[in-house]
Amino acid sequence: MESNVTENPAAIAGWREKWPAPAKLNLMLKITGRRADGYHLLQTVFQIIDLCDWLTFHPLSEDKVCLQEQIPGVAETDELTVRAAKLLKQHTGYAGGVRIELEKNLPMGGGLGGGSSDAATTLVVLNRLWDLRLSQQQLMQLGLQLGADVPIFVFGHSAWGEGVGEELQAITLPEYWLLIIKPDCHVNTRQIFLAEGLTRNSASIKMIDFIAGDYSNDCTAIVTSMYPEVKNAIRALSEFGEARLTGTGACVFAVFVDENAARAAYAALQSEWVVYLARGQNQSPLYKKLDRE
Ligand SMILES: C[C@](O)(CO)[C@H](O)COP(=O)(O)OP(=O)(O)OC[C@H]1O[C@@H](n2ccc(N)nc2=O)[C@H](O)[C@@H]1O
Ligand SMILES: Nc1ncnc2c1ncn2[C@@H]1O[C@H](COP(=O)(O)OP(=O)(O)OP(=O)(O)O)[C@@H](O)[C@H]1O
Repeated sequence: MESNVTENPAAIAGWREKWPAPAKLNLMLKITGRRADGYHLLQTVFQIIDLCDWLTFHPLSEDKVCLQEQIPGVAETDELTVRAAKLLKQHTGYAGGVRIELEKNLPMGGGLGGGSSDAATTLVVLNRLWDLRLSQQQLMQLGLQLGADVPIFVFGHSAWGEGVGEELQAITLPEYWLLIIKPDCHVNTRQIFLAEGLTRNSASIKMIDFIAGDYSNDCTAIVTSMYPEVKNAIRALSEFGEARLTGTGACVFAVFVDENAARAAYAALQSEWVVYLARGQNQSPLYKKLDRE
């Protein structure tokens, strides 16, 4: 049964609205070690970008969490927004439910963190709509149980990341244009982190090293050797700028200071590749919208 949720007037406006779940790029990624549980210790620069999935939450008065429409190839029990909403209910004892409508624009297995961002938007928005009053820190800890990339989206600002990506320090980056190619393959993050040849002992760097141009991604060598499509995408994008891998891929990107140059490269590549033109965002579009509420 759908509820009219009259008990929380402050939340009414947020129901049935569209909430953004932005993507991220890893502008640099070093693997500096491995924890006893197998997870890898990283140093990374997360830049949030303005490509988004969109989520709408419909209140249910019964104890039920469901998706309006399933994502092809993802079982509802594995789907990250459903898992996030259930985790919130379990953690707080909230008795009601929600039906989640997800407009999926971000490619899966692309290293853009789309599923993680969907989960983060679910945690942040339901915390508000259900009036649960968990702190941002508590939501980040809950998010980490769903995936290493969830905390950055709850944090909601471009950041320097350490640990497994959950130790975050806000940074302000130039909001440049970004051209992203999605090669025709899904890279399995777990498979890359398990690969024998993966570099796991990079020396730690400082922010100043990144600013001076250390943009390397330790996953690039292994990903390009296992996925020729990624190697080809890097080659194609390199004609227009310095092509880099985000996360464990599959997406590769180049930074453009000049909008016209970015648009020209986009036009040249789009006949052969799935390409996205985006802009860096220091503050997450999710928090921009929340601030306007
Ligand atoms: C590569 C990045 O996207 C960089 O931002 C993230 O580190 C990956 O984050 P994610 O996709 O949310 O990853 P998770 O869903 O937490 O983990 C997927 C799998 O990758 C491995 N994994 C992930 C993150 C990490 N720091 N070390 C790992 O070894 C683990 O085997 C895990 O089973
Ligand atoms: N809402 C969701 N959107 C996308 N994928 C989801 C979702 N829920 C569960 N998944 C599962 O999570 C996997 C990873 O999806 P995601 O879009 O986060 O990949 P990614 O961009 O490579 O992430 P990352 O950068 O965090 O490695 C998918 O292959 C899919 O099986």
